[in-house]
Amino acid sequence: MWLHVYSNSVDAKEHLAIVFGAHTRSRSLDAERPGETELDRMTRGAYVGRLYPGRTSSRVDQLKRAEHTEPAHGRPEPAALPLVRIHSECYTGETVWSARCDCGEQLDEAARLMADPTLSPAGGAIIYLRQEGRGIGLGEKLKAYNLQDLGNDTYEANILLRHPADARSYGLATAMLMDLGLGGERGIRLLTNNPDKVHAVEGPGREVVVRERVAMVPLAWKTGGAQGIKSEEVEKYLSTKIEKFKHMLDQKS
Ligand SMILES: Nc1nc2c(ncn2[C@@H]2O[C@H](COP(=O)(O)OP(=O)(O)OP(=O)(O)O)[C@@H](O)[C@H]2O)c(=O)[nH]1
Repeated sequence: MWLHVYSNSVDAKEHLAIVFGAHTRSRSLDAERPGETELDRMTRGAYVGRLYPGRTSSRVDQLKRAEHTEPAHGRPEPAALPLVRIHSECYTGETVWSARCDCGEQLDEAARLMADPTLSPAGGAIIYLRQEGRGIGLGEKLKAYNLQDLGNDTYEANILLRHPADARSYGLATAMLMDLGLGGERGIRLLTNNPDKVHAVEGPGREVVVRERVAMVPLAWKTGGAQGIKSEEVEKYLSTKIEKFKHMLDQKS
């Protein structure tokens, strides 16, 4: 598993690509940068294989000679398509165990699927975008939670705060997928229930092609309540996603 950090010219945030499997590499990371030394390359993560005390080169050829191994990106690509999840930051659900949403469960489940070579032979990538609270930020999201406690749903609460119901965009995700070599005609499988994501991530010129949409069914629904997040709030949240955000999720699944 590799973690790539992307800076960008749209916002001041560091967005992440969490990459599973040896077939996916970042073009911008591997590219030569003027004036850099081999130590610079290894320090910023532009190397192949593993680091070890005394290693002096980031290069594939030297590694091949030294270790008699095939470089990761010299292997043939598997026939299956890589699995991708575009995930938006949720501090409350992922870090402080809020029972109001299924975000933490979705992040864990995406990683589990991508890390299992029988379920995802071509590996995959989680594009982790720093769009907390559907893009309104953590402070505003906490206000939205208070409005939800006063009887509004997650959609209405954003509107009452004079925010769009969903203020996110996915241009950075498209650019990151292209940098990871996941753009183009071959296509990806996208793990989501959100119809806006499927359309938006493909980009204006269909730079990324979604060949298959893979549903994210809540674990509690799949297991009759034996696993996954269970609460009155999360059920209400999921119903609102289906009714108002038109999420492609069958309540009976
Ligand atoms: N404003 C607001 N944001 C929320 C609330 N609950 C969760 N979120 C945010 O909603 C976003 C959830 O995003 P994703 O997990 O990418 O998914 P999604 O749009 O629901 O679609 P899927 O791909 O089907 O999961 C995150 O940014 C969360 O922080 C809420 O009640 N109010």
